[in-house]
Amino acid sequence: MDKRRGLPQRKPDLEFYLHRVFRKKSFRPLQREVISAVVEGHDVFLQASTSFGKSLCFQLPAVIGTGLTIVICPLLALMMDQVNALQAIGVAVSTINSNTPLAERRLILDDMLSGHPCTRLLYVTPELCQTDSFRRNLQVIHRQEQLQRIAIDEAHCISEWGHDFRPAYQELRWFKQNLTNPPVPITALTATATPRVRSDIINILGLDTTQLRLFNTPSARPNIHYEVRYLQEYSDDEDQLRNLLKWLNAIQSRRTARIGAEAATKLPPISGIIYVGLRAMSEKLAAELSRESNIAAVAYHAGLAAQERTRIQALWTSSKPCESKDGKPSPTFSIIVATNAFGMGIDNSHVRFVVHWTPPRSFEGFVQESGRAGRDGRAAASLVYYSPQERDRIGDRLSRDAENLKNRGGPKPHVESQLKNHAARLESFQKVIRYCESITKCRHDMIKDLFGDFELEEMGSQRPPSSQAMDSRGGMSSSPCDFACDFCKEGRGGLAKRQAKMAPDYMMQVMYEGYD
Ligand SMILES: Nc1ncnc2c1ncn2[C@@H]1O[C@H](COP(=O)(O)OP(=O)(O)OP(=O)(O)O)[C@@H](O)[C@H]1O
Repeated sequence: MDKRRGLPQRKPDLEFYLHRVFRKKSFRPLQREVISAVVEGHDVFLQASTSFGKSLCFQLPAVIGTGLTIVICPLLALMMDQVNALQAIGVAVSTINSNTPLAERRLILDDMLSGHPCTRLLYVTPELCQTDSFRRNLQVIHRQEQLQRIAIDEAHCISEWGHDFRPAYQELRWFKQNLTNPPVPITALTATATPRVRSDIINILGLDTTQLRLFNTPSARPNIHYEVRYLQEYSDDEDQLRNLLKWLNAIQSRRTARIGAEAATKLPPISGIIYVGLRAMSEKLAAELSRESNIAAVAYHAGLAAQERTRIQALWTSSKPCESKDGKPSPTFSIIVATNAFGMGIDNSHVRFVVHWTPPRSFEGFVQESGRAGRDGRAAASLVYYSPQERDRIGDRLSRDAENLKNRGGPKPHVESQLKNHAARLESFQKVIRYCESITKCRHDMIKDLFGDFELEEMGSQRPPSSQAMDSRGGMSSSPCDFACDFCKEGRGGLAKRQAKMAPDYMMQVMYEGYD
């Protein structure tokens, strides 16, 4: 073990820190292995499904021994959630971001440069890591042997082939190039990376492949029931709304049948998210749903004031019974109707369903958003409403975006980078189409295929033992679907029947691509 970074000589008792500092009973499968590799000083790449508990994999090592862990985070909200949660359990954590007052910034930097920082974790933006002054400070801390490691959250943002490309992430290559002798270990974490994005993460960050430890969990979540609802030809918003209400009412009836009407009224509401493409749609749909006595729905989008968004999120996360309407029993459902402004970092464990009102624009976005459901490990559902008309509308818009990019001009490398990222977005949307239009494969398996889980296994990635089983190709696959998708439940015939009711003049694209 590396004495220079102040890591303890004896193997640390990870359980002790888990119980005493983080107040958790036990590690989730694979967490201990990842944390051990981080503590041993390896470069680590972790691709784990939404809600796995990736943050603990760098937070727990950070509180062992001395020294500072720098955490790079792309979103202020995500950063603040983690910082607040760590402060609440007494961990010495700070953040420097655009909202940090100058005086506080000075105090943090004084501590960092003191030679024996009290701060264990410092959350920063990738943009801050590009500045000369911050880089100089990091070099000083490194020379003082107090820079324990660097954790890069949402590491897929580094790749132009990723759905959330952020140019400042590419400059994080500076760490391995400049913080040498000894190199500072890096932990890169993501929930959504395709093979191309993974290879960018490893190459751009310059992770040491001779000692890099790879870990992954299956990209599809076993507790989520995945389903695609095919909209019939000429159906309109009202038909779709009726379809959704029928589904919700069936859920309510099953609940009442199981526990009785009286007991059901005392339970917290069933939480769900409906993702829509436009702000106006989120307002309209929330208003329509709220007309139902058993639903409390609220719109959430970037057009609302920040305070209002925080208030809505807090109310929706609280899981308190909703206010009753006109003296009637309190609503059974608490639904947030959101644009994709509501996404990363939403850690509400009791979301039971995520509905995509229109096809998601990117496959990675779909997996992130549907992954907001069932974070408590209990059964949850992902529903996507799909029609070829909507498919073509989104496809056309993406093509127009490409034209606009070409016409806009600008410095060549910049335009090239944007076009590459745009090509990646088109590719990602093609995956959404394959996912929605395929009627010959389990949706869990499709998600794993489209994320290249199999390739990760071939690269020697370690996975939770419980997720390993033989798949139809004779290789290792994650746990079986167990009827938790529409294909496994209804079979090819059932899906074909539903799909045939869509507009007949639109051919399904996957047939041309030979995916099936
Ligand atoms: N061992 C554990 N036992 C119980 N709860 C845990 C454990 N590890 C993490 N958690 C909890 O799981 C939740 C999800 O953790 P975290 O936010 O790190 O997930 P994530 O993998 O980053 O997911 P996402 O990519 O969706 O943001 C948090 O509330 C966290 O406190």
